[in-house]
Amino acid sequence: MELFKYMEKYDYEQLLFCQDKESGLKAIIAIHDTTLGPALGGTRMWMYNSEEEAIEDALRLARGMTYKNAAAGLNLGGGKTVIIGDPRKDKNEAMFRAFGRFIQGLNGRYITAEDVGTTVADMDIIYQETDYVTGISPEFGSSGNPSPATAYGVYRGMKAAAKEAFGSDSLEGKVIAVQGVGNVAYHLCRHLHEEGAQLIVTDINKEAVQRAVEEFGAKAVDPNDIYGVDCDIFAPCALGGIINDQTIPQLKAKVIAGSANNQLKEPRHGDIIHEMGIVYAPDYVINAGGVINVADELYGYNRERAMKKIEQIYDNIEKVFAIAKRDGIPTYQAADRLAEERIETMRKSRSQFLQNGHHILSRRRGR
Ligand SMILES: NC(=O)c1ccc[n+]([C@@H]2O[C@H](COP(=O)([O-])OP(=O)(O)OC[C@H]3O[C@@H](n4cnc5c(N)ncnc54)[C@H](O)[C@@H]3O)[C@@H](O)[C@H]2O)c1
Ligand SMILES: CC(C)C[C@H](N)C(=O)O
Repeated sequence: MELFKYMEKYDYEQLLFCQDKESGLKAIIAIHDTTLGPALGGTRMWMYNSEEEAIEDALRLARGMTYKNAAAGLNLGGGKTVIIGDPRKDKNEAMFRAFGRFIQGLNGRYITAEDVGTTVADMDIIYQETDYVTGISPEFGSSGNPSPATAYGVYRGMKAAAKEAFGSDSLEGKVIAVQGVGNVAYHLCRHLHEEGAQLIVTDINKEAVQRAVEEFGAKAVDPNDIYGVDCDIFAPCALGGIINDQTIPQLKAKVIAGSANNQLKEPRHGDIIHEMGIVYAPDYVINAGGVINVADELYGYNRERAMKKIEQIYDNIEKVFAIAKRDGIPTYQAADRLAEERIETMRKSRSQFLQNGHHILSRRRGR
């Protein structure tokens, strides 16, 4: 990969390689765009097959966070970290402390949080070295695990999508197929069950399926069968790339609304489902509850305020549908337009000089 060429193409600001021999830390921090504010995005720990694969993932995920944060209305830019390693075997305290010091060195240009392979306990260790970490334990006055917040946002966004497709946002009696019943989807299923939806679930983890069957009266199906079940709404909550040439012909749902990142294998799959009349709630708009929740820590965490903002994912999804209609484009493109329009507007308004340099992090520094 020609790095500078790629960075220029998508207008990345910065790419950093962090190495600590003693602890085995090999981290890549990508900062995509800080027009709206400091770059906030989680840290993913994963067993990458090559360094190139890790770099590509960091870059792709960082850009995704620029769009997610902008569409969510946050005053934050986009960034992400990947740590190369096996999260089940390679973690140690010194590694996350070393990583925390590298983040501190960026002086607030990048703020981290959880992502795949990292936990609240890891964030608590990073917090020993830097203030620029969120998703830390409630014991520190913070927001903790972001998954329940993400689930609530998906629930709200799903209601907006149901309104678009069925004329009512009630999910009572709706048949909802949920792919993956892990951290986010367990809480999502609880909201859906409480509203009277009928659930069909699948997971490669049998215990996770059993819990949903017992607690929510869900019907279980094999992982390969979830795409073709008779349902009103399909909620992808496991993997990326699951809307693709193989799965689209099987779909019976009128709505796709779930937490998974990067649901469309390629942009053209977003065009195909649009032409089929399926209402697609774009992934990074509907799954922004977690980042909205952790971002609230920057103001001194207030759960009520955070949940109010997460509720607005309903309105954000409606805005995406309105842009799609206004411009005659699929919803995945409309989401990009929502984010890009906000970034451009703010870029222009920021051109005025401001003497006191007022900054989202100034409250944090004073703590
Ligand atoms: N946790 C958050 O706050 C958050 C925020 C934004 C986006 N997301 C995205 O939402 C998705 C779920 O996140 P999570 O934190 O709940 O993760 P998780 O690992 O807790 O849950 C994912 C579940 O999917 C299952 N799964 C994996 N492969 C599968 C397959 N082929 N078929 C069926 N099930 C399969 C896993 O066994 C697991 O139970 C991910 O794509 C994640 O990137 C999560
Ligand atoms: C900041 C984190 C809570 C972000 C989360 N991992 C996401 O993909 O949205």
